[in-house]
Amino acid sequence: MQPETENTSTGPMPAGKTLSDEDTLLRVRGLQKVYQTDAGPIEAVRDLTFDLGRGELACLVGPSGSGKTTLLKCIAGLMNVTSGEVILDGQEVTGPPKRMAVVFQEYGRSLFPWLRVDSNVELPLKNAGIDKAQRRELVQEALEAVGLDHVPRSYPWQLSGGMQQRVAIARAIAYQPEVLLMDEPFAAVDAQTRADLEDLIRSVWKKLGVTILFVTHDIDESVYLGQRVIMLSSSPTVIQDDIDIDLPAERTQLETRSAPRFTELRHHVYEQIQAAKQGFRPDGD
Ligand SMILES: Nc1ncnc2c1ncn2[C@@H]1O[C@H](COP(=O)(O)OP(=O)(O)OP(=O)(O)O)[C@@H](O)[C@H]1O
Repeated sequence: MQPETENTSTGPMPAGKTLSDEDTLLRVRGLQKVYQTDAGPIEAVRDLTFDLGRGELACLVGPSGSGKTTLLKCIAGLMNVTSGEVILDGQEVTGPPKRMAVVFQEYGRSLFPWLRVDSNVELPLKNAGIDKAQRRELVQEALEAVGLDHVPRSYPWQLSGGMQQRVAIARAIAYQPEVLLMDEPFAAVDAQTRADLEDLIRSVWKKLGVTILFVTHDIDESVYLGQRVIMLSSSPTVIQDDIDIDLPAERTQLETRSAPRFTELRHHVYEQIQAAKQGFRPDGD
């Protein structure tokens, strides 16, 4: 789905795309995060405003230290905002919302080594009080979706890095989230596995209709995966740019990445990130 966008920002700060109430699942408004440290306050995120449409797959890129993880933690309700708000389906986020799942980069640390693959995937469902029969069904479906239904009884440490990350993805999707937040989930796997996981995410997204916000350092990955790419400025962070990725919905690693339009979009995102790194800020501060 590609919701119709309507930029309703009227303030002086540059803002991401905002949508009508009907199309919006997640709303971020004027989000600011200041960390209080012994060395004084650190303003990691200054002013972020954007909406995510229902069923949208948006990628978020920005220079190192631009606050991508901070933003994701605020959206996930794992951290309080200093000012501004995060609204999920009309409700302000003040703690981890039920219908949201997060996949982090460090799959090694996010899976329990003493639990088998199926038990790792099942655990959040147990905690949510879902009955056994339904849990079994959800675990089986999720393992099938990520191509791991042949190793349910293995331990995570018996699997490759890419397979472990697929277990983490299966755990997130078994939970049937409305929103899936992914923080550099493929940073620690090799290039070939990474390409396979990118295709896996697009197929899971299409199949389940889940809304995804995907953080990555990798500009090509953001263009290949996303329907939209949101670019962050350097810290203290505002939105540098927010563009639609008008590539065909059917994407393949070989054809999509060699399409002239892919190169143009990649060039644009690259230019913006370079500008951000050199300190260019759309708010002119
Ligand atoms: N717990 C914390 N306490 C104090 N400062 C923090 C904390 N976490 C992050 N920061 C600071 O906030 C800023 C943004 O950090 P954050 O990790 O969100 O950026 P990032 O874009 O995810 O970085 P990277 O791309 O390198 O992973 C940085 O200056 C960082 O040092």
